[in-house]
Amino acid sequence: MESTLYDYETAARERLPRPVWDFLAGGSGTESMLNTSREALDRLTLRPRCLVDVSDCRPDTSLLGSPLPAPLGIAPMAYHQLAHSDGELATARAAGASGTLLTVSMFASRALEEIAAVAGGPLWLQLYWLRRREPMLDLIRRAERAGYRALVLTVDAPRIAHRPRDVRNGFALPAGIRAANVDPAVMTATHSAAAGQSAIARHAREQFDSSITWKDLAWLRERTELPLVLKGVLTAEDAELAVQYGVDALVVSNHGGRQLDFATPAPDALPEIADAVAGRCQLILDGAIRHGADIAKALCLGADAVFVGRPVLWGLAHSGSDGVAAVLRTLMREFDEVMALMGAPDVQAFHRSGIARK
Ligand SMILES: Cc1cc2nc3c(=O)[nH]c(=O)nc-3n(C[C@H](O)[C@H](O)[C@H](O)COP(=O)(O)O)c2cc1C
Ligand SMILES: CCCCCCC(=O)C(=O)O
Repeated sequence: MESTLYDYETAARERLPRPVWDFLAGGSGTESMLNTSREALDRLTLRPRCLVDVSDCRPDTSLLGSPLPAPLGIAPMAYHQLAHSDGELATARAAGASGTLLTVSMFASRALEEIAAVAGGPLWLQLYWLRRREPMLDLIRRAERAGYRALVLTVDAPRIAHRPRDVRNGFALPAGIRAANVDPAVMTATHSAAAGQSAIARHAREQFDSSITWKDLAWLRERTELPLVLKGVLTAEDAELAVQYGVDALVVSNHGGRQLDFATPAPDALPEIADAVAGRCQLILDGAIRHGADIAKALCLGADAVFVGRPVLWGLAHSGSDGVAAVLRTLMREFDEVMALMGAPDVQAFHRSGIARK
């Protein structure tokens, strides 16, 4: 197996067809955001404490009541079959081997129930808000029955942003890959695109409800007992509203640079959000998590955990379930080492004093 996450990136770039690679790797607009979260994390240095007993480091934690082996989960990403024919089943098996949380995208390419049948770790379901509410409610009921433990509503995508690579490639889903959990009647536009169009963006324009507001969130809250997570929050103001509307956790995220161009890098937004919520809901950071040290930095900034996105697809493209398991193991091994060398025997030991800005 490879030694850093970037080795899996190289392998995935070599293996995947160019339009698929571009869909996975690309960003929106000028693509200015592809590196800003990485740069924000790189600006932080770690301030280690010494002469602390780290003979038995405990990286385990819990999110919304689910125990986790480390403060790490898998971000929702559509269509894992683009990276490997086993798709989300391979990802779920790999996540389950370590008990890692997997967030399944509404646009997963395998059925929710099939994924649940092979998953050994906790599962959350991510949703986009569709114009037709019945398919969304149907999905929620199925997730409840299959044992999913939380719903993640993505709020930074009232539409899919202009992504120049997908437009240039006329990106459309290859035959044989589809959103396995959404009524095909809703998914009509995903398999063909005219030159100069992205089928994904066109589909989202037709099907996503871009009129929803906080009041609709209250409507959703009333319709399920599952904990509710909002993904894509970048301001203290919205974090405060989320708490008032009964949200249980936030994913502080700029969607991996794929939505609002020039948005605040998520690591820069995290401290103001952590201060605003002051422990009233749990916080997850996503975007550019590529090393165990990034997990430590996120915890110091106020996160309870991180989500990792593209590296999981790199692992899938590299060697299916084994590749994903190796990516997760690499991050956990690196985090374990950072804990020991930082003098942090458990996840409670990370505070803002653990980082400095370059
Ligand atoms: C190929 C791909 C598909 C994605 N699909 C979804 C999705 O279905 N729902 C969602 O909320 N976010 C989606 N995202 C965004 C991720 O959840 C996450 O915010 C982002 O990838 C994190 O950044 P990272 O890839 O640098 O780790 C997707 C990202 C990628 C790269
Ligand atoms: C019509 C399917 C839309 C999938 C969008 C996936 C996503 O969020 C992404 O960033 O890509």
